[in-house]
Order: sequence, then C-alpha cells, then structure tokens
Amino acid sequence: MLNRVNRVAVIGTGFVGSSYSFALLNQGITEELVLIDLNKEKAEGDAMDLNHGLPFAPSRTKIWFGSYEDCREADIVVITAGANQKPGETRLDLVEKNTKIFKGIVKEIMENGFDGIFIVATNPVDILTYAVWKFSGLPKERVIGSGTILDTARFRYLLGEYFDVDTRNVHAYIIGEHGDTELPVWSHANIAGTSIDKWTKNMDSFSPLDLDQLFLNVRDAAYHIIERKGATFYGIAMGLIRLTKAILQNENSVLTVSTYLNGEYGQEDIFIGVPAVVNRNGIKEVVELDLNEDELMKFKKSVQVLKSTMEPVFKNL
Ligand SMILES: NC(=O)C1=CN([C@@H]2O[C@H](COP(=O)(O)OP(=O)(O)OC[C@H]3O[C@@H](n4cnc5c(N)ncnc54)[C@H](O)[C@@H]3O)[C@@H](O)[C@H]2O)C=CC1
Ligand SMILES: CC(=O)C(=O)O
Repeated sequence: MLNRVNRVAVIGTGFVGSSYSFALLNQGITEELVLIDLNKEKAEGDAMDLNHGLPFAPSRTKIWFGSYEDCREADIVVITAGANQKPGETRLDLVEKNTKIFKGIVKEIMENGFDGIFIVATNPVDILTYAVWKFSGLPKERVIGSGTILDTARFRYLLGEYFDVDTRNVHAYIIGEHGDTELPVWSHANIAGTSIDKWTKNMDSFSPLDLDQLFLNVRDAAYHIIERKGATFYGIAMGLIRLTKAILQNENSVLTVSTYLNGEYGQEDIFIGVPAVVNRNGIKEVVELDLNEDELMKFKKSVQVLKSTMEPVFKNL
C-alpha cells in the first residue's frame, strides 16, 4: 500500500513564511507544500520561484499557490501571516491587530475541514497560539506555537561561541513568553553534561556579568536584528522546520514550544514556551523542569504579563 503523502500549508508568505518554505524545500521534508497569502501575487510568485529550484532539491516536492480549500488535506498548517514589529515595537504591541487577522484565517481553515496540527509563528506567538486553540476547537495537543524555540537556539549559539564549543553540544533552555519576560534556565544549562559553573572555572578570565550580558543579547536579539534589517526570518524558519520534522517524522523530540499548561509549573490556562515532547500527534507531554525559586518567580511573572495582555483583547472578540 502506498503511504499517503504529507502536505504542509503555509499561511502568510512574507519574510518568515517564504524563508520557511525555502528551507522546507531544501530539506525535502514534505511531499506537498501549498502557499496561501492575502497578497495572492506574492504567494503565486513564491510558488513559481520555489518550483524553479526543484531540479536541485533533495527530493520531489509539489509546490503550488493555493486557497483555504487546500487546507482540508493538510497535515500541518503553519501560520506566519500578520503584522511584524517595526523598529522599537514590542511583540505584545501586535496583539490586537494580529488576533483579529487570526480570527478570520482560522475560521476559513476550519470551515474547509482542516483536522491536522497547527504551528503558529506570528507574534505575540504565545497569545496567538492560545487564540488558534480557541478559534479552531482542536485539541490542545494539536496547536503548537514556536514559543521559545528561537530564543533557545540563540542561547545555545551564544553559549557555544562564548565557551568555544559546538552549539549542538550545548543543552540549555529559554522558557516563558517569546518576548521581553522570557528567562534562561541556568539551573539546568550544561555543555556535554557538564555544568556551566565547571566550564567557567576552567577559564582564565571570567565574569558572571558576561553571562548576564549573554542572556540580554538573547532576549533582545530580535530588536538588534530589526534595527539592522527590518525583520528576522532565517532563524525562525530553521526552528519551524525542526518542529515540522519532529511532527512528520514522529520523533518524540524535546523542543521549547508554546504549549498549553494545565497545572505544570504551577500554571494553568496559558500557552507559553516550555520544553515539550513533540511527535506525529503534536504535543505528547510537557517536560517539567525543576526550576529554582528565582526561575519559578520569573516564569510566574511571564505568565502574568501574557494573561494581562490577553484579557482585554479576548474580551472584545
Ligand atoms: N515566533 C518567532 O520567533 C518569530 C515570529 N515572527 C513573526 O512572524 C510574523 C510574520 O513576520 P514577517 O514574515 O516578517 O511579516 P511579513 O509582513 O513579511 O509577512 C506577513 C505576510 O502575512 C500576509 N497576511 C497578512 N494578513 C493576512 C491574512 N489575513 N491572510 C493571509 N495572509 C495575510 C501578508 O500579506 C504578508 O505576506 C510577524 O508577526 C512576526 O513578528 C517573526 C520572526 C520570529
Ligand atoms: C521577531 C521575533 O519574534 C524574533 O526574532 O524573535
């Protein structure tokens, strides 16, 4: 019997959506890729352009510019549509505009019979992931936000640079809001199973301020990039690919994604970035790290900021 082909639908082929599509094609992860955007010409042009790369791709991918009807057969719908931050804007500043946009998009997708897994990247991602869960009525396990997947990657990259070790051997998480209240989990950070403390002891010159600054560079990375080039897209595109692969290949991989908490970390009724096991059914389980008191306090603050931002917006929907 032939296996059914995998289909990914991308809603919003701007900087993030088109970078993700390009990476998807390059890694040969899906057999079908459909591009949908309010700006039809942009999506159509992207489909044409990507198709011209097919002779050089690792495997065959059918790519086309489509409509919401194409979501019915999709395994994954990735939403990257909506406004991005202008220089100086926070992610939370986008909440009203993008929640309204999402209401319309999710309605269209569900009316066309979608029954797969949502991946959300649009900011503020934790709040919009919650919105997709509410608007779609799908089980919470099948609505996943990119959460702190990118922040964790930035953290691992900068730690790798600082200690001059391959970033893939750095194991460290950023959790909480994908935004200004995120936090580093220093209590569990390690390189090849060896604590960061031990690594710093082997250094000729070390100041704890270096690590404080390193985290600030993680937290503020988007601002630094947006000031320089107006948007960020390659890093998140790679993070979304990692997540897509974990789902389609049923990997049971641990990724820091925005997922629903129902008592874990002492929090409930919130989508927020934490490590979780991801497989073909979506979120298999939340990994509950033993946070220290300071980390728990910062995490709680992050939850509070998200909840207080969401409340007035959701009331008016
Ligand atoms: N989660 C993360 O780590 C990251 C999230 N982002 C977020 O991703 C989002 C997209 O960013 P960019 O790609 O830079 O923006 P962009 O402006 O380049 O692309 C947005 C696209 O959405 C489309 N769009 C707008 N309304 C739509 C609707 N109703 N239906 C279908 N398509 C619609 C636009 O036509 C446009 O092509 C932003 O919210 C940004 O903040 C960006 C980088 C990292
Ligand atoms: C824009 C954004 O959310 C980021 O680069 O982290």
